Amino acid sequence: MTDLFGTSVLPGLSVRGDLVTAEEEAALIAAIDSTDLSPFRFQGWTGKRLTASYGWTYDFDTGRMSQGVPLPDWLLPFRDRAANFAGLPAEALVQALLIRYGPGAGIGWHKDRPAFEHVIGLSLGAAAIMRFRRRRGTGFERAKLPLEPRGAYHLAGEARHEWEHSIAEMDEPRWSVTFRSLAVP
Ligand SMILES: O=C(O)CCC(=O)C(=O)O
Ligand SMILES: [Fe+2]
Repeated sequence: MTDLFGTSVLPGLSVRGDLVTAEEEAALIAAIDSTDLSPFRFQGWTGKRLTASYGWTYDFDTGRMSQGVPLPDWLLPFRDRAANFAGLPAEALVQALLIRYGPGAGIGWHKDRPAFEHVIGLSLGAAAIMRFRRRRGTGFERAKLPLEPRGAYHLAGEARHEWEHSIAEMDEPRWSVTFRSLAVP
């Protein structure tokens, strides 16, 4: 993340505007909406956001990783761009997660599963703020990243391993596509 002066304020976090065009954004949103999305489930608890996962997937009910449905062809050109932005080979991004956040949906404080390493997210629809926090003494150190539609972010290093992130409940719908690489065991 960079401030007005272009200095990085959270090591390991990078952003890129306009990873996709407005036309591609509309097509991606239509493709996500025509996918069979299910309410995100976490140990029996059902969240408001709708998701579909491809490739290597962490099953929150069993706590295991397994290889699921391969990434659909329509995602592959965007995986290429995400990989290029992150400086990774496209094949390293073995997981893709589609999310639709309807009104009232957000995502609570978390770090992504340790089985994954790099996280590259593409934002579509309404602009949102990704919030970051890490424990410092008795409180939290905090940071914020504006997520512009059609832009992408890359979470790696300290931003990915030491900081939690969340997105507050939204009034307007937002969609995201996140690609992940596997952590080297
Ligand atoms: O919607 C997003 O961009 C973030 C999603 C997220 O943090 C996650 O799936 O772990
Ligand atoms: Fe996350």
